[in-house]
Amino acid sequence: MTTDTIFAPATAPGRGGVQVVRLSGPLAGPALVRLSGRLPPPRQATLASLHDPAGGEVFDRALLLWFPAPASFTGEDVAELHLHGGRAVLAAAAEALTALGLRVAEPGEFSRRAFEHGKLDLTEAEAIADLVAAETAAQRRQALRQMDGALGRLYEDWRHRLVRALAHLEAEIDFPEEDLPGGLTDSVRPVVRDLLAEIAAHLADGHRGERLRDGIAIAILGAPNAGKSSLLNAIARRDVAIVSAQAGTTRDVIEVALDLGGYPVTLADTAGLRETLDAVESEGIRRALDRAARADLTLLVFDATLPPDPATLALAGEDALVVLNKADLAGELPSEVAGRPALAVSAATGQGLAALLATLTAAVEMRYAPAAAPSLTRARHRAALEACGASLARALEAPLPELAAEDVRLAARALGRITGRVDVEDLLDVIFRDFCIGK
Ligand SMILES: Nc1nc2c(ncn2[C@@H]2O[C@H](COP(=O)(O)OP(=O)(O)OP(=O)(O)O)[C@@H](O)[C@H]2O)c(=O)[nH]1
Ligand SMILES: [K+]
Ligand SMILES: [Mg+2]
Repeated sequence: MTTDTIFAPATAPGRGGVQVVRLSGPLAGPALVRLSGRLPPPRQATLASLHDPAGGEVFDRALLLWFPAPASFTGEDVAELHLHGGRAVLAAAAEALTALGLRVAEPGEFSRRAFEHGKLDLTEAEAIADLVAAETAAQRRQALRQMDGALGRLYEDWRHRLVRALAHLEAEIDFPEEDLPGGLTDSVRPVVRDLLAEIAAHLADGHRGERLRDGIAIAILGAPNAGKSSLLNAIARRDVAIVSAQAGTTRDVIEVALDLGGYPVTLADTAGLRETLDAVESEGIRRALDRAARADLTLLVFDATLPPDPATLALAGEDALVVLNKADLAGELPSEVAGRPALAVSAATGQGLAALLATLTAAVEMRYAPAAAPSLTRARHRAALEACGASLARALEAPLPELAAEDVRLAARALGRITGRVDVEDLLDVIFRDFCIGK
């Protein structure tokens, strides 16, 4: 286990009212004593003058917090110095702590130590990073929930069920002559089958958690001059994309990050779709279609004064929202295009924009609102769950109990990789607790 003591500013650098420096490791307590003259009572904010250990000069008056192990964030002795904000104070504190034998922490080292001491599982550690990075309310809620351990508990519960199933199988294989509870394989099969179904359902969540964490992709598509760039600018409320009366203005994909009712969204404007001999415009259209294929939702923009063009109509799938732009120039408008409800808007006057945003928000919410059960939030989780599912499927087909056991063991290990809790000891625990084979 780690024996050195680390420190790092826990707050962003620069001027501020207060900056917090965090210490973790066996020297945290002695460092407090050397800096302030005594160890403050645990978990009580204590005001103290801090002295430079070399010259004795006071470099700040600060609030000190002392969290003796194991009741701390890392599980080690932890101290916090709530210093005045500013670079010179931080430099003096860093110099003093270095002189006392502490070193600057690596990125993520506090959380890593918390994990190593069993204070966090990996999903909780990831959630801390997500919470700090959260830019919208829905992201914050999801991260907080994961930080509370909901996701880790789900995976650990699944892993425990597998470990138990594995123990039954192992017992049948290793002690066939013993008078064990009968029909072990029959009792294991439904466990594996049920878990496989639960994992499949968990994976078939439309990438809810991942989208919420990384952002939901919405692509704007339509014929040249339909007003796609105008619409992007109107929604973003700034002049992001070039607008002109010339068809074929937009070539590159232009992205804007938005907070849509608490959901993180990336809105992408694209080149107008049409037949063209211009090589650059063709490349733009290729990129537009590629973006459409990868988008979570598409916004199809038609010029309300013209009949709908076939290239855009061809994209009117289930994840498409239809907009008739330039409603300010048109009279009566159809309420449907290609069987999809059509919203009349004007990027020029702002007419219908509020309704469009409400419809977009509702569409995003319907697909990506956090479910009652915790959602997986990272490709890392998905890959491990897919590996787990593949092993379970193999176990169901395995011709021999030994092979089935190996597959179940691989499945359990894949789950353990998500939370970082992989140990073989619990297998032995379960065997001896459930069967009392040892006599
Ligand atoms: N009257 C009116 N004009 C609009 C509206 N939206 C866009 N326009 C005009 O239509 C023309 C084309 O607008 P753009 O936003 O450049 O259209 P685009 O779909 O991005 O065009 P490309 O990038 O060439 O594919 C410009 O002259 C805009 O001023 C609208 O709602 N009403
Ligand atoms: K244009
Ligand atoms: Mg454009």
